[in-house]
Amino acid sequence: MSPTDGPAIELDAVSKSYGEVRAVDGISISIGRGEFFGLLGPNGAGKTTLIEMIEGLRIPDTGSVTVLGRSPAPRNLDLLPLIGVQTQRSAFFTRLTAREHLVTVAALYGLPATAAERALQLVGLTDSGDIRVTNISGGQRQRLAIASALVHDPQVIFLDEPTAALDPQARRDLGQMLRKLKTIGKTIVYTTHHLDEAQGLCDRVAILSAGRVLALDSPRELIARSGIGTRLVVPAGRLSPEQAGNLDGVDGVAVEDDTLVLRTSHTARVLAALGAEADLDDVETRPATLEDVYLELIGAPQA
Ligand SMILES: Nc1ncnc2c1ncn2[C@@H]1O[C@H](COP(=O)(O)OP(=O)(O)OP(=O)(O)O)[C@@H](O)[C@H]1O
Repeated sequence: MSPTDGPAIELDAVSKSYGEVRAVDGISISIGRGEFFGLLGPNGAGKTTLIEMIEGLRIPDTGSVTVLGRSPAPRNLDLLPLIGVQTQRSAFFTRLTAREHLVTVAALYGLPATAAERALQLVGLTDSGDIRVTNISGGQRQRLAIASALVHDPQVIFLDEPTAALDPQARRDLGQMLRKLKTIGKTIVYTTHHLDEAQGLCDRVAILSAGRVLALDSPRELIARSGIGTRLVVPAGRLSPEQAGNLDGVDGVAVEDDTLVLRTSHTARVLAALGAEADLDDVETRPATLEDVYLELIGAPQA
């Protein structure tokens, strides 16, 4: 396969064990060029091991990995300029400003300062580029880590929980930045435990557990196929669980704290039937989410 066509990343029956622990157990995934691909799963699911094999940092026991048509392991130096990696432990030149840090990273790739400026601009740090790395906020730090992964204009970018440990505002801002990143046509492999973000950003996601792929598709398809449907949350005292269960179109009823939670695939029908028997004020409609699908697959209780 030529480096310029075919999928960005191809995993074929890849396995990796640490002693008795089968961290990755026969995973096959093909990630298209320009795709924003989410790797989801609980702690210990095998995400890091899988990413490290894609990056060429670990060698699979069996199966094959191809990145841009080449094998990443043993360490393939030709691939290094083509991939960008942001990790939880991204390191910075702390005595420098954000801009100076990026200029230094650019120089390591033999690139001029304009490359640093372009990366600053992409992550929205142009105006805060002169703040010292030691003084930047958590959100700016994550942006700088992403800018460091982008500075050499790689084709494939790995983002490892970039919104972890951010406050809600910084998380939202970074989410907007990631949406922008989606438009520049790079292949992005994105790990996160924030399933709302994965639902909003990812073209497709793979949900991993115990080293295997439990589901792989677009969030929309996974939600549609799950049959979880919509939940209607009805405040206490409107009707009994038995009455709710008998309403036209209701698939299931659960009592949660002070509320009744009705599950349905026919929201309008249930709302009409409910409206005929009870006050609809403050009844909340909650469409199924990727988080619902994830929790159902991973085994958490569902309403
Ligand atoms: N270097 C190692 N030596 C031994 N076992 C390991 C090693 N690295 C990972 N493991 C084990 O392999 C399994 C998969 O771990 P991995 O870190 O790949 O999962 P993960 O999905 O990235 O988890 P997290 O979300 O916590 O980062 C786990 O059971 C873990 O304990």
